[in-house]
Amino acid sequence: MTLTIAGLSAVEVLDSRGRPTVAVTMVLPGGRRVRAGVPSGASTGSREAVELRDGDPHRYAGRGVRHAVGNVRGEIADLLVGRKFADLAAVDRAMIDADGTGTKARLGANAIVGVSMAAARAFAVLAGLPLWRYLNPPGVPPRLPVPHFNVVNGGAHAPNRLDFQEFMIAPLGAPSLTEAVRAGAEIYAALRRGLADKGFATGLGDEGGFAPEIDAPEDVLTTLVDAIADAGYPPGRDGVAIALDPAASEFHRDGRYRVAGENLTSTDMITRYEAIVDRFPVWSIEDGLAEDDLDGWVRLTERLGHRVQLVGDDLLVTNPAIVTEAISREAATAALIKVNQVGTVTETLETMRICRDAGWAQMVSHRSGETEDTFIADLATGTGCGQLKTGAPARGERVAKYNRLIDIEAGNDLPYGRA
Ligand SMILES: O=C(O)[C@@H](CO)OP(=O)(O)O
Ligand SMILES: [Mg+2]
Repeated sequence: MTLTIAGLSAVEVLDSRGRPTVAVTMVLPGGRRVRAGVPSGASTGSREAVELRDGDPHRYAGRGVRHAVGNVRGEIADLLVGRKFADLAAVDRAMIDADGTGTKARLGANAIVGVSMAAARAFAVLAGLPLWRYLNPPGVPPRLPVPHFNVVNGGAHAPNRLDFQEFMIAPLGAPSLTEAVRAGAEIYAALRRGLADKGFATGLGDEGGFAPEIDAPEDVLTTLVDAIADAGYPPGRDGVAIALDPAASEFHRDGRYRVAGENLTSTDMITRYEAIVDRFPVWSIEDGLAEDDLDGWVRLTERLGHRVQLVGDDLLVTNPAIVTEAISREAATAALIKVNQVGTVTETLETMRICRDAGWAQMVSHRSGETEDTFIADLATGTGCGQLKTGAPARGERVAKYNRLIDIEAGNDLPYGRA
């Protein structure tokens, strides 16, 4: 179905951390409008597509995105409005070519990805399909993903001493998405009680998880397992398992990993993860090592790849070429998928296809700075990848995605769980 874009505009709005981000509105023939909100990260991989911020594009602060907004209203609108596009790939290709940098640095990945997400919605509307169905690749069964609730925040997402960035609970054994969300909410409440009973503050980090002043990741894991059991769920893969995102690039300096006062080599880190996997029901580790420690990743995969899922985020940045290279090196077993990391929906779908073809798992992900946009809930469902992480089961911008999944489940007979 051909799309003629009748209008395109953008505004600077706020993300969930109170920082400026881009919101795009696309007008279809007949006047119907579709919108997209652009997410923004804090612990970013160095090879991510470039988010255009006013002033120095490489310094992240609370700076504006008026240049990116201006690029949507000006150059990108001039490029797209009034033209006919056969598919989303053609829209994305036109923007990539016009940008001309290979990193989307000129027009801004935040401008381009907003238009790409809005265009995906426009094609879905034209086809009369819900977004998840439009995003469903031929021959791939759609599926409701296991939600990964980030319930303890550290690292770049919280002001506490905790070095690991994310501790997630994953109801792998839940019978349905709705029951998985219920489990997440009940465990979140049990964890709040457990932390308060031990005298820890229950203030929140950027993704809605608690941010207690705990140093050792193992101490957090003990508290988390207790909360799972207290809420009445079996800790483990048949019930509720745990996933970690240490975001190790953030505590890797001069070839060493600095965790809870210790100064560890890459091999020490791997040994530490092995001990964690022996002791706790951890099923997935994302960014266990830094993005510039590729040899370490290969050794990590050799040692633990048969026991836990090893997800590359900063390492892979949702980039088809980088993922292809990592697959050939056997440097991980799964890819984190963030639309704004690569900057178009088409390239995101391409990266997911490459993973599927190689037998790699994929986990669709939010960013630490989010809007109320629920695009990723549809992306995870339509691509059938079986995993989504989008923060705690609290805070509106996170809950919006989980609630969207509940709505999809209510209206459709789709399987739930890991692919
Ligand atoms: O590291 C991550 O996986 C993400 C999302 O949780 O964080 P950020 O958006 O800050 O990069
Ligand atoms: Mg990460």
